[in-house]
Amino acid sequence: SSLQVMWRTALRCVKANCVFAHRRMSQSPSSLSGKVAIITASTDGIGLATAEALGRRGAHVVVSSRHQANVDRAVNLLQSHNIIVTGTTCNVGKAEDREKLVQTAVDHCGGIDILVSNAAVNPFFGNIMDSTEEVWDKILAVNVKAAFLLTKLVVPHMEKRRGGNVVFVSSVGGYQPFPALGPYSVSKTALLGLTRALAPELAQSNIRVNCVAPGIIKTRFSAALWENEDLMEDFQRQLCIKRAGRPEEIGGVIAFLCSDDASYITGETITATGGMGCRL
Ligand SMILES: NC(=O)c1ccc[n+]([C@@H]2O[C@H](COP(=O)([O-])OP(=O)(O)OC[C@H]3O[C@@H](n4cnc5c(N)ncnc54)[C@H](O)[C@@H]3O)[C@@H](O)[C@H]2O)c1
Repeated sequence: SSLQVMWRTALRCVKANCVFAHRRMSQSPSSLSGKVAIITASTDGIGLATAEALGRRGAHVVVSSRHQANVDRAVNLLQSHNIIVTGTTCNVGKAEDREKLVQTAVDHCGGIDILVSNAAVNPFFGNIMDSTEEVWDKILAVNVKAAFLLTKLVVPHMEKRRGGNVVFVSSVGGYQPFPALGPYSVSKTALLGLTRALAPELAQSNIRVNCVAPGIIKTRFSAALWENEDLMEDFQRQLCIKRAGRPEEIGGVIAFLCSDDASYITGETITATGGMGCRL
């Protein structure tokens, strides 16, 4: 009878609402379930730790670096931690590689919600006045230009999803240049500016743009520093937390910035340095 049909429909609606409410309640604001995240240079160090942090919160992560063997290793490692992962090679300095990375995410994961621009080079140590045009071209191309050009590529895809998150990996050296790392430090200062320049424009598309500025984190990149005991002792004297940071201590900050817990934060840089500049 029509009464029975009405009764059954009403029951179905109540059940559907319950499932919907349950899903909403069981997903914490820091969950990234259903999100797709591209992380550059993510087969080692801070990039890999970021992929792990985003993946653990439910994101489908797209890992990349220049060498296929490293990509395969990272994919296997993340899969063994039950993370949904896709891998591809990408030299961020090459336009065709940047396009391939974005297309891989779109084709294999169905869209893009998060970009973490993490790749960086430092081909020069010494007095800034001794640095050459080649050094500047390389550093600015990889550390700054590629970060912007990748953002430009992903934004239309984020707009299709009605929003997204971009995070740049700068450095505390972006605020106060490290000795002997002038051009690198200046490239990291540029990322602070890029964050500020992009945030107002992309807010219109519900895309937040933030940045993280790590202190000394124990990775291959900074090995010259933390492997040198005298240098490290000197550095540690300036830290409140008397040790180098761990890659996952930056991954966690990036995951926070990409989550709804940070929904009112854009155009900002979070420093994570163990309290650098501390004087006891
Ligand atoms: N380790 C630190 O103490 C520290 C401190 C401040 C900032 N950072 C920043 O953190 C980020 C990650 O560095 P990390 O410490 O994890 O070291 P890392 O050596 O693991 O990461 C840097 C990665 O960038 C990759 N890379 C270089 N050029 C590339 C290119 N053209 N295309 C793709 N990948 C490229 C390198 O292969 C390397 O894997 C970098 O942006 C670095 O500047 C590191």
